[in-house]
Amino acid sequence: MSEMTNSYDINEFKNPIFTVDSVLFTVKDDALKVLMVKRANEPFIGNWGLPGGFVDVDSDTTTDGTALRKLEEKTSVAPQYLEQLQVFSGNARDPRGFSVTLVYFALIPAQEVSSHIDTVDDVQWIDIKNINSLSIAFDHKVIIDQAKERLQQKALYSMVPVYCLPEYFTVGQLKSVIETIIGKTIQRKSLIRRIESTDMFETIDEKVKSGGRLAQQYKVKAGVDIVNFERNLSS
Ligand SMILES: O=P(O)(O)OC[C@H]1O[C@@H](O)[C@H](O)[C@@H]1O
Repeated sequence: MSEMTNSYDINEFKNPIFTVDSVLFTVKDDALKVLMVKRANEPFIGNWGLPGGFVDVDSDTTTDGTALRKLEEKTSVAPQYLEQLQVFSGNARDPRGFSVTLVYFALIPAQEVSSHIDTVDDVQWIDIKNINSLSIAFDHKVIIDQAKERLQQKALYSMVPVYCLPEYFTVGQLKSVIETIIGKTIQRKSLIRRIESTDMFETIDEKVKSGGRLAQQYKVKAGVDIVNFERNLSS
């Protein structure tokens, strides 16, 4: 053991509460929704909160692992990717003491959710427009607002909205989810230009009926990363 490690006594420092939270979004029935759980325990019993929890230093190897473990326990969802949003901290955000929570976010396809842990009474995709009418635990409303803003920015300069689409999708479907996320209409032709200028998609031979005509279907190529653009999509 080095001298530095030797002279460090963890008990000399009071530890803050350290948790992770995940803000998972989807688009369903033309609405932007966020995955929330109803708390079965104090603090904030009966309120809706984000599916997060305490880092377990004995079982988690990273905070990414904590986020995935908590999502699995509380919602049965296993997202393909998670991105860090930011850290929220302070002595007032959790009544149990000074707390630090590392927040992740992601956009995922709409899917069934269920909890298999007794600290959760219910789990639901909640329409983002209904958040203000619910009792929300901790500072989770502020966190959701910031995650939504980040997602809206990303939807304008990146292809991240394809993450909530089925495997095969049309330009019309992609346009519709982008518009639901940003709350504005976008130009179909700028979107087609984007799709054609990236090497991210492959076309599918089979076309589908859409509004009385046959529409081209696309698929994300295997192993590609989401492409970012220099400019925002124009409305
Ligand atoms: O759900 P329990 O385990 O009570 O506590 C975890 C929550 O405590 C809060 O600080 C975090 O934001 C996290 O969501």
